[in-house]
Amino acid sequence: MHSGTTTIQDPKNPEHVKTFTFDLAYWSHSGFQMDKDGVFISADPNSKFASQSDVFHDLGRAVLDSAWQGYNATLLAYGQTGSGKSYSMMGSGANKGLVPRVCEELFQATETQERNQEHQTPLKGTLSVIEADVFGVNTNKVTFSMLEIYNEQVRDLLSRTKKPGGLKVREDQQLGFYVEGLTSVPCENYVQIERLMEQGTKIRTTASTSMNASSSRSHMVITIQFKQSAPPLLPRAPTAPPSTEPRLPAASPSTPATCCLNPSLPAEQSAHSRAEHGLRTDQLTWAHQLEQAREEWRQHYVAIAQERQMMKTVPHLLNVNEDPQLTGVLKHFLQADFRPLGLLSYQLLQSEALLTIPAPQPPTPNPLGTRALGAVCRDRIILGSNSAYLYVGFPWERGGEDLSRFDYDFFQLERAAAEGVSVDQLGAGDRGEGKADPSVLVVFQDYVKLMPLVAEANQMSEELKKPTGPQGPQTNIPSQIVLQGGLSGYLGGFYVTKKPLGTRDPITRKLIRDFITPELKMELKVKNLASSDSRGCDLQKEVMVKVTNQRTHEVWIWSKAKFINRKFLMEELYQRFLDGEDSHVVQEDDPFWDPVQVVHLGSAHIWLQPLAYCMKFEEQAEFLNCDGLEEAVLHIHITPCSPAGRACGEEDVVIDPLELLGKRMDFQIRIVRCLGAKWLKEDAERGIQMGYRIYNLPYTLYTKPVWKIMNPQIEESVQFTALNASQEFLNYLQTNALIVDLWGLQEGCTELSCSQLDLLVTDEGHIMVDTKKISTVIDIGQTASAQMSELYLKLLRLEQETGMLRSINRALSEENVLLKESLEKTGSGQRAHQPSSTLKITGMTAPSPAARELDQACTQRASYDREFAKALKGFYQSMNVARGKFLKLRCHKPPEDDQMLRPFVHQQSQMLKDFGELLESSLWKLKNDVALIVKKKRECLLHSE
Ligand SMILES: Nc1ncnc2c1ncn2[C@@H]1O[C@H](COP(=O)(O)OP(=O)(O)OP(=O)(O)O)[C@@H](O)[C@H]1O
Repeated sequence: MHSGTTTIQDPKNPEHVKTFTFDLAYWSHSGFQMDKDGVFISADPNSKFASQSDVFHDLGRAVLDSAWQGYNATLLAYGQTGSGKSYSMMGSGANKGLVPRVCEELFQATETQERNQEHQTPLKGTLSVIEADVFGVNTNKVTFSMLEIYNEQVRDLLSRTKKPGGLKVREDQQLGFYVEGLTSVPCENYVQIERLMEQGTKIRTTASTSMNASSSRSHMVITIQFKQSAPPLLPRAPTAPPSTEPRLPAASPSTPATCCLNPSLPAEQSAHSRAEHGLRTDQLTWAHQLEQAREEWRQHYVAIAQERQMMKTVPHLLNVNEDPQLTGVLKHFLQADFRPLGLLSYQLLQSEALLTIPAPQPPTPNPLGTRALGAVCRDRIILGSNSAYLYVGFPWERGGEDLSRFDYDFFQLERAAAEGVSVDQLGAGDRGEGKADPSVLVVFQDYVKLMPLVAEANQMSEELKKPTGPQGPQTNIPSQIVLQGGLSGYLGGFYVTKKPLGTRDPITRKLIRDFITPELKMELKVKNLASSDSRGCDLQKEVMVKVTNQRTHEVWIWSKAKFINRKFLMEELYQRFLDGEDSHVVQEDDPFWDPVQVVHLGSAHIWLQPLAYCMKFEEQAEFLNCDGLEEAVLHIHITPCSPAGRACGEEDVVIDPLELLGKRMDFQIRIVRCLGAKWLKEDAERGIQMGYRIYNLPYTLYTKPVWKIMNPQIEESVQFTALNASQEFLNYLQTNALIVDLWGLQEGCTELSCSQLDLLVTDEGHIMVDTKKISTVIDIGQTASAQMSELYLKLLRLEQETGMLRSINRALSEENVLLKESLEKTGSGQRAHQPSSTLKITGMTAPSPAARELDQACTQRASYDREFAKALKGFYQSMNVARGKFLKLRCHKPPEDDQMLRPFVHQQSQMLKDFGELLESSLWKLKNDVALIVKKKRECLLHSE
């Protein structure tokens, strides 16, 4: 960043650079230090670090100046979640943001102006006298309001009573847009505004906690109405009384500078209801309201002082929220005897819910006979999926530790660890240098972030679907219940209730959750993209959500983005349900529903090296699912053959794949059967299909769908032809695997099919592969002249490459001929020139005994080569098995149950042992085979010499 210019470079593509120019741009990533008050300041005079005060200087001042001139001014922060909107607007700790700074400065300026008015300014003095008569205080009026928009509903953050459906936004011809019935509080100084913001934040936090609302989807609007007294000589429009509604600049010199409270504080009424009143009534009302507010303020200050005192001495719970601005905002003090704790206003723990934290000394006998929980300072309590608290114990337990490290991320990681999720477990955690693979870290972060969201989605689904258990939703709730274990609770909290509960009661809802099987189950999965890479490269992984309808067995796979979108829709629906509104939706609008689709179950890798040696191979490959576990077993045959489809024999095996270069290659892929598919075991009504794509085929070829058969015999063959095998194709065969995907079919889904129309086929009807050159020619016929030259160039380059390959080939065969000739010469002593270049031709000439011997030797040598190829084939096959074992090993997860750890470790070491042995034995076998062949070959050569 250089002043207003920001340059962005694509890390993967360094030449991709984009430059953007802004009016103002700030750097705050580096070059700063903290002063003694905790304020971030520039580390040195050359640092480009922009502090909160720099931002205020550039932006806040301008807003204030406009306000003083009578204009409406708005500060709007817009951007991606986590980009620093709240930080810039509100600030964090000592680093105050724009809103507090604007307010502070506003009051400072007001006070200065008033002092000046009292002492000197005659014109303004006149006005201040008149108004001072009425108010007895300053002449400027400031009111404050704070609202939140969440799920398109407006909520008053200065009122504890939530209006179902939210407040209404209205438009007035004169006043423009305004929120009807929004609380607006008169303020006389900055401290009051600070308190109002604190209170508003509390209400916002409580709402976010009880609704499981994510702050990243909520928008906050703070409005400060600033009404100056104008000199009487200046013409001005009749003034409406102070209210929250934004004004048009011409109507009144009042300023809602965009930047929440206690219902007990006096709220202003709508401007409409009093618009017709005169100036004096307005002023009297204002004076009255102000007076009332001052009473209220006094009480408020006492309460705050009490709270501060209690924080020092009394154990309490502090909330921890995803939004750092909302963390530590709620404090729940624990009663003196720590039993019962009935103070949690959190929805799930209403007054009848008791969470017991016994006093540590002496341990009080628990009246319910349940075990003492023994909470220790800094214990974490997680209630539900969105409500996290830090337990701050007795003063003597606290020590001097900075509690700010227990932030949302800390809770998330701890929770992940408790559920056994770690970077290592997600795979490739350590790349050897002690550093985790960044892509795995990203997946881990996604996973950890999504975990509570998935848990919430599950809870909402369970409640909304009104599950029909054995006794339906009207389950008879016993009048006294002790639920052990709490909602999750590292403290192992429990809930006690002594009176019958209604079905909308949180505890009843928990009971329903616990005792009646929910319909939908959402689970987080990590998809390993390596399974769709034909080289098995460890590509990135991605998080997805598997949704299962446990009743119908329908399965859906949702991407992260889809899940997040659905989650917001679920929240909307859930809110309607909580508000007592009709939460029934038609199927198409149901966020929990989707049309059924085929589901990707797993992939099998079949390495294609043998084909490059013209060797037939039969494989039993495992379909591995996203957890790396066996989903089914595939039987597949890949057979090189003649154009007529006759399978090649051992005599056709080549020693060097280059021998196939430029030649016609035909082969058959035969999917024989699929064994033991878990998908079919789970539900007999289901079906499967398999699909694969070889080399650069533009389409995936699918087998026919098979339904309701456990181990279906597929027996589908497709013949492929490479008319002119290219180097690239041969390289592909040597280094890549054919990926066969297994797809799960479920009732009502659309089966997979492939339009083979665009596939190139030979006269025999074989599908053509390795058709680059052919398709380029075809393309040329079809493309516009502008693209022609480019294509011709490509074609030319291809021709050149092919030419080069041909000459390499020629050189190689010539060398071969020379070698053979020199061999013959040594063997027979004949000087005659033999033009023959192949064994067959040699065989056709009248052979001398020595030549016969040589012929024999050569035939023998060819058979050694075949043996060598065979040995290689065996090795490749065992390597395939080893690869499968390795994948399985990598995905083998430790059990959650400690007791199972020993058998797990035993099994793991057995698997490792097997794996090691397999590797050893295959290598040993290959070495032995090769040594034997080399020995035989040497003997043969010696003999022929
Ligand atoms: N300029 C800055 N200097 C230091 N820390 C910052 C700065 N900007 C943002 N942060 C920190 O980055 C984190 C995310 O910022 P913040 O919560 O303001 O983002 P946001 O845009 O409001 O996010 P959301 O949309 O999710 O509410 C916070 O911990 C905040 O303290």
